Amino acid sequence: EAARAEAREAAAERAAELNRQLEYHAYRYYALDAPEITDAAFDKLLIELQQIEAAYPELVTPRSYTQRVGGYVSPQFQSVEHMARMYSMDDAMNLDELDEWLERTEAALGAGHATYTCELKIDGLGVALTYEDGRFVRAATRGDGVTGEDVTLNVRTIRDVPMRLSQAALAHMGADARRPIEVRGEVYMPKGSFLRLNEEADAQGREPFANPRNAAAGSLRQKDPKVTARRDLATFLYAVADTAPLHVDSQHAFLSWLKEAGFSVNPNVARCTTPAEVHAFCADALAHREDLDYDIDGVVVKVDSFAQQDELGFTARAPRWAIAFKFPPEEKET
Ligand SMILES: NC(=O)c1cc2c(N)ncc(C(N)=O)c2s1
Repeated sequence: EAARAEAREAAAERAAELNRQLEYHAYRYYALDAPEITDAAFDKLLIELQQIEAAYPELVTPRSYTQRVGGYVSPQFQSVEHMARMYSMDDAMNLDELDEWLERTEAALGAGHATYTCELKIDGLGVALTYEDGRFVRAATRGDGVTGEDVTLNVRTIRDVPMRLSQAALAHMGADARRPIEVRGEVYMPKGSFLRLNEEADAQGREPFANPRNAAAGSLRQKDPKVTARRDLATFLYAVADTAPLHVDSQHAFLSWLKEAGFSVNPNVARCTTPAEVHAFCADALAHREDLDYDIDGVVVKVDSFAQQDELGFTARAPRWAIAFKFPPEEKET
């Protein structure tokens, strides 16, 4: 009994230390966009804390880092409630896990009935752009998925973000053209701009950014729009809070609507009807990863039909109709 009490004491101390470290590194990553450790090292700390809490459930308190939804809403910005929650996705770390998801999804939909849309997973900063009467009115970071940071003035300076939706896209919405829509996508910094920015930083004796994702986040999540305007940021849009007003019935048709509306949509998209075609898309994306002028960290595979997406719905954390097939981290950027 004494030995058990001692083990519990040691576990409680280690859990407290892990919480301190996780909070510190999360602040560095989400608030300062300047992490000191790799994502893998961070995940290792989190997994250790999860294991201790599994062994000693009494250690799980509301303040425990394991209870935090990923993402950080900095007090330096106005906070914005998203029109609908911005979910994260479940990850498939290898082809076996991808196949498990494909099999589960085929089974749920009836074998051989699912068409998938494969898209590149852009390694940038998630944003939500809101348009009213076809005009850009607000931009927010993903934040914790429910509440984001208002970065409207900064996003207004990003040259590929349309300030007005095209007449054709509004016509597509018919009577719903007057309803607000909130499209979602990624703000990224092209690799060429990232290298130039770090050369400038070196020349001025400033701290370089670790990678384009942190550079994009650091350029967007700061107060001065003139700084953002100089950072050559760009976007790819790929989702929307509510598909109904757009009168499109699939991800593929939605991507066409985004293009028609004037948004930047990543051209590397394919509709796949078999697991073999999905594998081929993933292999091709990994093979050509270095040729792209932006960082990707995998492939997003979605059930294409919105009706079938509705059939599958969501778990507490993520949609059942999408999976993120992750690539191994690229070698160091700098
Ligand atoms: N968290 C998410 O749901 C997503 C994140 C991303 C991402 N980083 N890049 C591309 C897509 C896409 N094409 O759907 C998605 S979806």
